[in-house]
Amino acid sequence: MAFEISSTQLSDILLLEPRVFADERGFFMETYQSRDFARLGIPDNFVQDNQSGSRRGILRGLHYQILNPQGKLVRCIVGEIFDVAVDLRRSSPTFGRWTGTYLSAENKRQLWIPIGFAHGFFTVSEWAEVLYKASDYYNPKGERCVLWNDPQIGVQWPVPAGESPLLSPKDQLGLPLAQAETFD
Ligand SMILES: Cc1cn([C@H]2C[C@H](O)[C@@H](COP(=O)(O)OP(=O)(O)O[C@H]3O[C@@H](C)C(=O)[C@@H](O)[C@H]3O)O2)c(=O)[nH]c1=O
Repeated sequence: MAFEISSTQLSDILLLEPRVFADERGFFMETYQSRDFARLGIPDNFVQDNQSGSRRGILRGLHYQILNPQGKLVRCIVGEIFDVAVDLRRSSPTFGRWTGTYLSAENKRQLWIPIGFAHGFFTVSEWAEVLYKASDYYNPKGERCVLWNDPQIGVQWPVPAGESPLLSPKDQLGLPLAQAETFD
């Protein structure tokens, strides 16, 4: 296995640490391997890759799709983000709970977020680029957003004291968990 796996506070959210081969030229690592990932229960039918770039202080989230729900395999290839998943599965013992982890170009970690979770991140570095694979297609009609600072969830975003995160107009209109559509 080219990855070390650890679980997070939410057992279905997996943190993957790739094996990095460093030499005088630089480094090499596998970033995705269908057979190994299938053994971990991570689907091998990713159909879309996405990349976004964000300035420091930008917060994207907390997003999910109710139509064409997506599992996401997330990594940061430039800079550093704080990546968050929230359990939206009503039948789950961890419904409404969140986990967060720093992903960076330096630590090369990946976070696996299955269907049933909302996802978002906060940009810690001056600039960050995030690359993620998705297990279903983008469907704007099915897009939903949970409010980033819903007190019922209580995500502890690493926003510096005295600052506020910058959100898209769409994300400012996210719904509190109590009003959001959730998964069974
Ligand atoms: C997500 C997405 C957006 N778009 C377009 C729509 C819009 O004009 C522009 C920017 O879209 P958004 O503002 O929704 O981008 P963004 O806020 O970066 O949305 C993403 O946030 C992270 C946290 C996720 O988990 C993703 O699944 C996705 O929801 O890109 C696509 O064409 N395909 C896509 O898959």
